[in-house]
Amino acid sequence: MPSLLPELHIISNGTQSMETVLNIFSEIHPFAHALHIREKKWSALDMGLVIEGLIQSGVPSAKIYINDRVDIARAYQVGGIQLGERSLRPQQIKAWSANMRIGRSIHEVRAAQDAKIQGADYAMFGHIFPTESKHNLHSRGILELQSVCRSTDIPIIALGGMTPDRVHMVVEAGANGIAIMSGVMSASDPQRAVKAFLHALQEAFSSNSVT
Ligand SMILES: Cc1nc(C(=O)O)sc1CCOP(=O)(O)O
Repeated sequence: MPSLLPELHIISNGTQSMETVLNIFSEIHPFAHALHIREKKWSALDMGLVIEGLIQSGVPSAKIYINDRVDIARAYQVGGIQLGERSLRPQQIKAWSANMRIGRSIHEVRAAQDAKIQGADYAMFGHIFPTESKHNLHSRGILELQSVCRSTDIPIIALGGMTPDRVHMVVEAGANGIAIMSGVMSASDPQRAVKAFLHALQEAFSSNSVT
């Protein structure tokens, strides 16, 4: 069932230490809906230790999302898994994880429909605005985001180059939430940053639903 509530996802950036990711996620979890561990260089053991640390710090396992590593997501029964173009398909995972939320990363309109057909619970579309995290790659823009949102009824989470000032544009385009990497993980005060995004998201949703 499509989520009508705004969602705020935070994604680790692949360059920070386990301790830094653990500290930032432990600090910000009350203000975010999903905390993505997207660490292509970490071992399974590293990821497991960080998940255990997060749970010990009081982070609900439902808020922990793992990128690509279905084995780890399953071992820890975390809240969600984020799948890329080269990951297992959603329906292959659904069979043993009825309660795990399955997201699919997409980069074009047609992929949103495929994500739904494949059984994804939501799709993450990006990158919307230019960002250093995707240096020199063409950004999709608001119009393409709008087309993606109109093409499917699964929730669309917009990412890439997000700032609090830009949140209202993506909500008006039809996004059900936002995902942020550098704007929170590289901020001098991650908790302050995430609160600013949450505030912008709630404001944008309430003004969008009354217009
Ligand atoms: C991790 C990631 N994936 C993207 C995609 O388009 O699939 S864009 C992106 C980076 C997110 O950008 P920022 O650091 O500006 O929040």
